[in-house]
Amino acid sequence: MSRMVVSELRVDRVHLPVVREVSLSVESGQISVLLGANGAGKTTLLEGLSGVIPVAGGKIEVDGHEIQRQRPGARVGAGLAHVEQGRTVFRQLTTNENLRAGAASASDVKKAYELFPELLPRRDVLAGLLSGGEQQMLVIARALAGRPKILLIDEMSAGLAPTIVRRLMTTVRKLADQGLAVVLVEQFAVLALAVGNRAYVLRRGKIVYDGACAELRDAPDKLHQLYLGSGS
Ligand SMILES: Nc1ncnc2c1ncn2[C@@H]1O[C@H](COP(=O)(O)OP(=O)(O)OP(=O)(O)O)[C@@H](O)[C@H]1O
Repeated sequence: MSRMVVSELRVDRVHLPVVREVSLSVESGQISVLLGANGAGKTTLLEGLSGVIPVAGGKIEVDGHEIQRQRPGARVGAGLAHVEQGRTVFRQLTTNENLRAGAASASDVKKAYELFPELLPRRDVLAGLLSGGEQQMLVIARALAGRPKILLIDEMSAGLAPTIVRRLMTTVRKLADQGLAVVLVEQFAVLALAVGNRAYVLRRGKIVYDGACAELRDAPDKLHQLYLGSGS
């Protein structure tokens, strides 16, 4: 059982606060969905969690240990994996080589193909030549090959067909059911709320909603209002 607790986190960009006093949590078996309009600070928040950019204040605890001052590599060691925006495959390596680059053992590569059987016939194809959906599967599989406890996923659906997005969402749900803790940043709010447990809505760097996904799923007007804010 793993748990990440984020308290009063602040992350700046060019010395300006972009993420402000954000508190959230996620634990094994759960998907915490992070929603918000463009520019709300979702990517910046994930980058602060994984250490891509330093945090300016607050705490990130994984299983009771503070990691906010650790380098990204140490945070990986603490169990975090970050699937960044933009499907960052090694384009000049094959699918299999990409998987091997992230895997601790051959059995981790095997597990990746079990999770995404679509990748098996594509194992010797250069990753740069895969479809967008296949590349996204590869990036997720590669992140999992390091056996993380907490997976941060940024906009995995961008530019993908709805059928592929549904397929990826189902897989993420399955991974959580198997014990992973997931923070899912997503523009396709309806699909993310369908698989998630807890929802957070970020507006101008602050959490303006923290509650059950089910509550927002059934209230599209409320969600719309949360994105825009009163008077916006
Ligand atoms: N590299 C950067 N340098 C300076 N400012 C940045 C940088 N990246 C993002 N920002 C600013 O930080 C704010 C939050 O951006 P961020 O990408 O975190 O939002 P987001 O919620 O992920 O949006 P989107 O859904 O468009 O990706 C925006 O005002 C953006 O202009």
